[in-house]
Amino acid sequence: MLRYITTSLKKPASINLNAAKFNSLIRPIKGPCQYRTYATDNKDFTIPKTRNIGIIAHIDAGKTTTSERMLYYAGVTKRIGDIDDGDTVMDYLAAERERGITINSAAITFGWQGHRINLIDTPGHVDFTMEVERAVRVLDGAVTILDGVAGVEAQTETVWKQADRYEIPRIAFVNKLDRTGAAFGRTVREMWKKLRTRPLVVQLPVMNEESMDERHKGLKAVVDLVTMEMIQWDDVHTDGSVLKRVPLNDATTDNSLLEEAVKGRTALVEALAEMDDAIVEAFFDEADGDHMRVDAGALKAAIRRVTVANKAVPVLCGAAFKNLGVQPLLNAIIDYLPSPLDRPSAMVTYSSGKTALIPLNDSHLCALAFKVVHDARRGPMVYVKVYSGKINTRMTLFNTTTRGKERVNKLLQMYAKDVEEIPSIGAGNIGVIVGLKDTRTGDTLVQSNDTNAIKKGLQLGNIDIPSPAFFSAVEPASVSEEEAVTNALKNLVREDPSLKVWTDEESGQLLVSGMGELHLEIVKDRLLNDFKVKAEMGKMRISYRETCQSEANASAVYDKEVMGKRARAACHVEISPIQEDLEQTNTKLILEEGWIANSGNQLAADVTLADDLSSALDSNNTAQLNPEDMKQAVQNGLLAGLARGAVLGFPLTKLKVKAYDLQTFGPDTTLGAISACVSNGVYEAVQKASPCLLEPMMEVYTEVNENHIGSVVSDLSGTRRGHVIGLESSAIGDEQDSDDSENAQVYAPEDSLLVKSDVGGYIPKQIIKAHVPLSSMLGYSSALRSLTGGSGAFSMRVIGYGEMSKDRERSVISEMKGW
Ligand SMILES: Nc1nc2c(ncn2[C@@H]2O[C@H](COP(=O)(O)OP(=O)(O)OP(=O)(O)O)[C@@H](O)[C@H]2O)c(=O)[nH]1
Repeated sequence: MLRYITTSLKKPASINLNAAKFNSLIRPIKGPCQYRTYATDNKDFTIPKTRNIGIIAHIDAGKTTTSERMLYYAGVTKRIGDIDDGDTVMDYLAAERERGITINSAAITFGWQGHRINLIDTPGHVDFTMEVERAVRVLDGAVTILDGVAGVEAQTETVWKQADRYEIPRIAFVNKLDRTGAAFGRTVREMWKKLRTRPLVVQLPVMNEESMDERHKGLKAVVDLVTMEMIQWDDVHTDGSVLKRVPLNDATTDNSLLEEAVKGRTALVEALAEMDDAIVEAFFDEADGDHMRVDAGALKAAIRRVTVANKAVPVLCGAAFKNLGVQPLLNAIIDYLPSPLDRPSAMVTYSSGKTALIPLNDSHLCALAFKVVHDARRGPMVYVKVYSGKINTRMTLFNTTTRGKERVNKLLQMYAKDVEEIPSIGAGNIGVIVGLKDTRTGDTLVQSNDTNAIKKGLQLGNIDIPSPAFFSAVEPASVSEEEAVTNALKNLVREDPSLKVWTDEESGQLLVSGMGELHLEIVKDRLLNDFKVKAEMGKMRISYRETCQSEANASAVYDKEVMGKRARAACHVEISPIQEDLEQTNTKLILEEGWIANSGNQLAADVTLADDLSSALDSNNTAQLNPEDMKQAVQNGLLAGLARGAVLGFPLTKLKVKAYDLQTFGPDTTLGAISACVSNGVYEAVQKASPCLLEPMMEVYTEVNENHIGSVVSDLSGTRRGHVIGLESSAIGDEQDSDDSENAQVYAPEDSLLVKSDVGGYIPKQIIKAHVPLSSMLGYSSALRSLTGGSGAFSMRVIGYGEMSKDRERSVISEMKGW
């Protein structure tokens, strides 16, 4: 249950932490440990002292475990939440706690070393990739957590690519180094090879040579290569709150460790010198060419510069579950990741298709709603990132996506379960608006009197949401329950635009579609438990797509009486198929001017009026409809027309559609009439253009032992109708490849030096990459289990939509029409 704190500068009752005691516990690292207003322009928390940070990784890498420790050491929580006990702060939805996974990325604010950190935890499961995408675009920096045993995993690569797309500077934390088979050096090499990044090792793990009891297994300390100190955690304080830094020296440090540390620091200085001139100067002028004497402060500043410039990724290590390594990670967030001031200006797009940059110090408000959460008591809570200007309470905003006015009721700063009311959210910061009625995830907000932005239709580029792969019917338990179910679904869609809800015209059934089975399971959970509605969910079905095989055009005339008033419009629509193979589906599209991309389609809304005809009919008509609104109405019509195909009513994709020659009929032409006319035009054109079905195709990565390759490949390419694309070994970073000149630049310690007892637990596997129709992947986990004796694992994601044979199309049509 959320609690409400009205006095902004007071420590809330729930955080009854003795700050003095806490500060003494975490010495010598200076901790803030005070609860205060971080969101406003308080002079202590100015923009340079803000970090908008996300944690991104593969499922189960330890994101939630690590963030729970961060909150604890920062003084936000009194005890460390445990995923396995289901009492974490970051995963606060009941569904998350039950499954031990993060679904809704929770945004939370806390202080560290006099800085304000806005931390966004993101889910690792592939069904929630959109959650990650939404979070990633508002981040200024990210911490990538890697599982030290599994190394770089499939979903790590996916989220890494997402962060690449938004050029987000990153640091990496190699976690779980207490576990058997953990290998820091191998993971660093995998980062280089698989993520194609430049890892910069700034810490070394120090392992116990022999495994003793559980707590002392694996990692025991960390070497800081910047300061050349050993960071040790006090054994008495098992919460990891007490640590000390011991300078490395010949007398007390183990020889092989000291040697490795010297090697590591030398490599660090060399790598930095390649990328940063100031370090070259510091090396020759101040350190007399001695790698060990380069000043730690100069090194830190250089690491920050190369990280912010996306030239390298500092790598740290630890075992969050054992409370080892988290405070140095927090320090690294402050030291190496950018403040909003260090980031490029936000790029906005106008409805004309033109783009512009909006600097942080622009006084006009420009904010992005990156997340909507439904709170039972308070209603929708809209998480925003402010890119310029400031949002104040009671301000009237204009949503340039829905083109409606919205009034801010309250502004809040989130502390996971607690909230604090704040007077404003300034540029570069993240906060929550309460009171917005129609704003959805992904919408752009400006001030309602900013006529320039409103007229030009300013938008902070929208996320292209991938098409849902599954759908299911939702049956309200009774007629009286229908409204509650519809409202609950509406709220869920506002929160998560990757869900779609619609009513099937033939059966009248309410349908909901999502990215995967887990996604829809969570919908069911939330309907029943969070929204407390009474409904049943039907069998999960595959969401096919439709397209056209030829070109066509249609002219549509809309002329109807709507509520006693005549509504008229006319237009032309032309349609043609986009030819692309699966690998091209996800490459960045370069659009012609005036075209927008949506769900694999390209749309153009030409609102130049069909000249003489319109003007002849009514010379005043344009005065009544603003061209921006007309354009939006045409676009809405195109989207509505593409939402329902002619074969089975599935959404259309891979089409280029243009509406043009719009005709208006004076006051009879409303925006609704324009949209309906365009939508009808699309439907008519589609019917003439040889419509057909497409099926979701998955990119599947299957990891198996060498001896199971044959059977798994023949199953994928035979029974499952897939195409095997490639085969690679997961041991990619295991050996130092001396022939690889690029590899030689990257320093990664040899694991045998550091992990004496446990390195044997890792057995490299073969990874088979294939494209397989989703329908053939149902039940694959149990098939793979029996093919590999339980040792195989796989991950998959929708890569696009592929054609199917006419026979298969017929059988899908008869199966679907039969229900
Ligand atoms: N041994 C060990 N286990 C860990 C460590 N960190 C996390 N774990 C365990 O790994 C499992 C997954 O941890 P989470 O923190 O939920 O991982 P996550 O990345 O947040 O997972 P999602 O929210 O589902 O994406 C839990 O059982 C943790 O207890 C670690 O340092 N050592």
